[in-house]
Amino acid sequence: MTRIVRTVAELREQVRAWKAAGEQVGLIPTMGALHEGHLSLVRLAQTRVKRTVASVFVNPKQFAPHEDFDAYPRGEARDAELLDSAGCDLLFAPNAAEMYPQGFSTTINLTGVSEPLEGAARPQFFGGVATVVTKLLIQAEPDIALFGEKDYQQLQVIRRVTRDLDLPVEIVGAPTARAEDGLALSSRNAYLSPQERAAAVALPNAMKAAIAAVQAGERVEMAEAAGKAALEAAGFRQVDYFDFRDADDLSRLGPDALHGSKARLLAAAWLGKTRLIDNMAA
Ligand SMILES: Nc1ncnc2c1ncn2[C@@H]1O[C@H](COP(=O)(O)OP(=O)(O)OP(=O)(O)O)[C@@H](O)[C@H]1O
Ligand SMILES: CC(C)(CO)[C@@H](O)C(=O)[O-]
Ligand code: BAL
Repeated sequence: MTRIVRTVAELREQVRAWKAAGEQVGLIPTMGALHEGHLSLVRLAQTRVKRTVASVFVNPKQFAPHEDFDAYPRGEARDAELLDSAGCDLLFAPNAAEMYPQGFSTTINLTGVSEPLEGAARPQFFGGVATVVTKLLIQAEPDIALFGEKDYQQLQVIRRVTRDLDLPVEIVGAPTARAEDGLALSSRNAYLSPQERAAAVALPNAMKAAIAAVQAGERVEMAEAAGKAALEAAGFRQVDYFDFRDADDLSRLGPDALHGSKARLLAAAWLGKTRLIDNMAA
């Protein structure tokens, strides 16, 4: 059975006992509403380490006041069952007071890779993510921590933070788990109506088409514009970005810089009330 703990003290005690017994530990931070994407991180961790810890904490600090903190899907019993079925050893499920005790007043301040794309669309987001992930890494003292490429910029930001702060952990990125039609699995997909869910496949399809076009010699800006137009035609009401970027630092690419460079196409777009993000190697 997956053991559930709610305090940092219990978490540390268990992880330290495992490490004292020579067992390595992997941490999978999540916000719950678990799906196959999260479980793929647990399984990847199990190929690397003996013990796995998943955290479930809907982190208020990464939501702006107008965002969906209250509506975010929650369900600890189902999450615990799924983790149990995946063979996860420990669920760390702190409450807000455990994570942010009264008087909490420290936030990680970021520049660089956190600034464009998600950072521009959600100015509060990466400061909140970096603060809670740093806390989780210090609390759990894992050997490795796993994050999905689905949140590609988040993964790059976390790699940067751990390097910059000398946190003694290996950050492991995991491939994006997708539904059969290609839509990236995401907890927020639960917000989509059946009609919106059918239309959502336009996002990965437009991305694949843009990558194929650029690889066939189309100029980057033309492919980006065609991708945005395809999303709008499919019923997306706003495209926050649909950009080819350098895969490491997410800086802009030159007009035809794809050839020979490590590029990534990243997109975020609104379908009704739901904001979907995705990215692919280009
Ligand atoms: N489809 C997926 N494939 C691989 N990893 C994923 C996938 N979806 C989420 N993850 C990863 O799981 C971890 C926890 O993510 P989170 O709990 O926010 O789920 P989510 O589905 O991304 O939710 P949201 O809808 O809020 O974006 C993150 O490292 C995230 O990148
Ligand atoms: C990494 C994370 C768990 C931090 O709250 C969150 O941003 C997420 O679920 O991707
Ligand atoms: N999966 C990233 C967390 C968020 O969008 O808030």
